[in-house]
Amino acid sequence: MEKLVIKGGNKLSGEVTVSGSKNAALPIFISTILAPGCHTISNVPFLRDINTTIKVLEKLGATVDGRGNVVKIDTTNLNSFEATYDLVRTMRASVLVLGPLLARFGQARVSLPGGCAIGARPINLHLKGLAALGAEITLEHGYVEAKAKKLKGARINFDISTVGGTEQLLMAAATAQGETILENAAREPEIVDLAEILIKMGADIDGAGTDTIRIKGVEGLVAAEHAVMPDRIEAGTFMIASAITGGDIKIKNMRLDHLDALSFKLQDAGVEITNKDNMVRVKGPKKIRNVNIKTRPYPGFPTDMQAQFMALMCIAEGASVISENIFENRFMHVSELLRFGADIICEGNSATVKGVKKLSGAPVMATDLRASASLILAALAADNTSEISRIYHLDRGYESIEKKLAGLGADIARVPDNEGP
Ligand SMILES: CC(=O)N[C@H]1[C@@H](OP(=O)(O)OP(=O)(O)OC[C@H]2O[C@@H](n3ccc(=O)[nH]c3=O)[C@H](O)[C@@H]2O)O[C@H](CO)[C@@H](O)[C@@H]1O
Ligand SMILES: C=C(OP(=O)(O)O)C(=O)O
Repeated sequence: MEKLVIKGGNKLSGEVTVSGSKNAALPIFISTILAPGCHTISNVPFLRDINTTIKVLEKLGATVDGRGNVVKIDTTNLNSFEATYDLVRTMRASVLVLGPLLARFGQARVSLPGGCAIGARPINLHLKGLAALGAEITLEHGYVEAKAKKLKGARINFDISTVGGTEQLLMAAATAQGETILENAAREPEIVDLAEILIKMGADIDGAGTDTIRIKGVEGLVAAEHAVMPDRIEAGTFMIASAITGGDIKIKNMRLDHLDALSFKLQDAGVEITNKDNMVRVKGPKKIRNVNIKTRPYPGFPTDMQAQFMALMCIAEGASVISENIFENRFMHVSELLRFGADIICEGNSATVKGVKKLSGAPVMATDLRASASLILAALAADNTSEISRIYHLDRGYESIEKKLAGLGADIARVPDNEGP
């Protein structure tokens, strides 16, 4: 077990490079099941979730060869259509193998992911969509068993905007017979990235990035090469790291247009943001202004940035209201932020954050991926030293975050945690 030890107070400066996107890379890796052959994926981040996805693919019979940030996935000889509980429970996104396995083998057996720290996160809309494409679906002993001789195109109207559900159906429909129309589809950039690799494989997809996606099923797909888009949540986390420390940093390999909702709110808070020479400069103000946010599906404010933005509001002038509208239990960071001396009151899906003059370093515990990031941010701004335990959550989604922050001048170290569980 390891923990992070952070001595707060340093203003960040210098340059940092954003890694490839976790949430784009996971479905992209899984999409290779659809097309037998050797795929080359570049700009891949080194993350625990990527290793889990590789294990899922290897268990299906794929050969995976990773060097640097380039991973070659050969799906020619897949010989299994099952994803087991031990892997799916550690990473919910592995449930996305369902659609591609059904499309390739006519059957799939995949463990139900179960809930997680931030909410129940059912997959009912994935299953409803696959059933609409003609799959026969049963639930047996915690597993989804799905069968379909040949999936058939259909019109699917999602009850709510679901990123995973849209990705699942996009992949399942790529080789289905006839046309599929996904309505009220999620519009996240990661869906566009997935559609791009599917199109390179030979899929006929139109409208990814809008709420209506048309997929004309094709006979078969071929192996492709693709570079994963930059991680917008990692980039957003660095933007707030600069803002919260009153820093002045330049961020490389980021798409500012993927982060409009966050950028506008940061500018409202007094942060200066400029995009020049393929770098985004983020300069924190002397004093942060209070700003309200409501999380929404893209292009709204991302739920995956809510915890980090709350950390920033902890030292704002005045009170802000933060509403979480995507997940029902995504305020676990609140009780830990209180340990830094923050003033936060939660009621239902809203948290009222009254800015305090100074946060004070404390021992805290990470409870999920983005909660971990919010604690790092609070610790960077706090007086004295903080210790953050259970950082294994962090390693699921941030590549070498302590090294990148140290490169920007933060006093941060990863050390063994002998008191951990
Ligand atoms: C690996 C990955 O890309 N994860 C992201 C993805 O998660 P994920 O794809 O799991 O999130 P969804 O967009 O599906 O979830 C949005 C909401 O829909 C609900 N829902 C979803 C599917 C379903 O069948 N039924 C249902 O009720 C969920 O419980 C949640 O309340 O999008 C989330 C929302 O932007 C992000 O926070 C996650 O980082
Ligand atoms: C919630 C997240 O990821 P996942 O869907 O993999 O749990 C996240 O990236 O913040």
